[in-house]
Amino acid sequence: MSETLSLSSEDLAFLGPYIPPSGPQHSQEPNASSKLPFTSLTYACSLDGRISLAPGTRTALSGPESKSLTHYLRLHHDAILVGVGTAIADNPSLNCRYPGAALEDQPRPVIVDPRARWGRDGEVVRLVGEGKGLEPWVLVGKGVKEAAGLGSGRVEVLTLDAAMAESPHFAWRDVLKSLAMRGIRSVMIEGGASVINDLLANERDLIDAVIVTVAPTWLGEGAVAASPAKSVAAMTDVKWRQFGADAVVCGRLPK
Ligand SMILES: NC(=O)C1=CN([C@@H]2O[C@H](COP(=O)(O)OP(=O)(O)OC[C@H]3O[C@@H](n4cnc5c(N)ncnc54)[C@H](O)[C@@H]3O)[C@@H](O)[C@H]2O)C=CC1
Ligand SMILES: Nc1nc(O)c(N)c(N[C@@H]2O[C@H](COP(=O)(O)O)[C@@H](O)[C@H]2O)n1
Repeated sequence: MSETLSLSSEDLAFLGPYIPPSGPQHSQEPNASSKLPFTSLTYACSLDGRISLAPGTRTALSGPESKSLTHYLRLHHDAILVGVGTAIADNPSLNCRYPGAALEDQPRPVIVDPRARWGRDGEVVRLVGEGKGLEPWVLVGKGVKEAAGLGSGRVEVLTLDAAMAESPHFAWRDVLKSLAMRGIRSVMIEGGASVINDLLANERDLIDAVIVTVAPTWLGEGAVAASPAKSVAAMTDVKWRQFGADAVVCGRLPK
């Protein structure tokens, strides 16, 4: 399953303080915990803070070394979470391809999809069939009838109450609580833009670690920005390290 390089012992020492405390865990018993999972926010951006060239486009920003870092982080989290915009735009694998990672090391892909827009034939589902990843959990709003078509056996639909504003919105605390109740003790939130911006602007308390890869390029004005609607106080416990051509910045958000 490996597609990436192993990180050096110096890389691992750098990342150590930002990794969930107890490493990979896969006890998925229901009601395992009422405690919120250790939550990491991690993504790659350009020097102008953009995460993809245009809405709905997949853009490779991380070089091979920082891509290895992402897979090392995936190895150390119980779940990876993305918004449905990312699931549709990127058709991602959302598995761990770090050297030595086996099926039992795989994180649980979680797709936040209140209106059940995501299809069933994506990459992440194909990998379940090939034994290279876990069945994704799709978080859908209660009573959304499109969800009925999703239970293909390779997807598990979880329902959650959504605030019905202009578009349905789950409270992030409820999302994390529902994952904790299913045995998830650490979750790596990868994006996309609306997820990152919402969490940074409104839910800093829920984030335990931030790990951002900065690629030495500019994507320009039409690109999708990781830029919260309001200013966010500077991170604390900040460290950075070069991974290939990229800078990786880690820190914590002041509570
Ligand atoms: N460079 C990087 O590291 C990454 C880049 N991306 C890029 O981001 C772009 C996608 O970003 P977006 O279009 O903003 O999509 P997104 O992935 O943030 O998904 C947005 C959708 O997710 C759902 N959602 C998000 N938060 C919710 C909440 N609290 N409650 C209920 N539903 C919620 C809504 O349906 C919303 O429309 C893609 O181009 C992708 O390539 C995505 C992840 C990482
Ligand atoms: N770390 C990182 N660097 C980039 O350059 C990226 N474009 C992303 N995107 C995120 O990774 C997902 C793709 O995962 P797979 O390789 O298909 O498993 C994508 O959906 C984004 O969440 N990340």
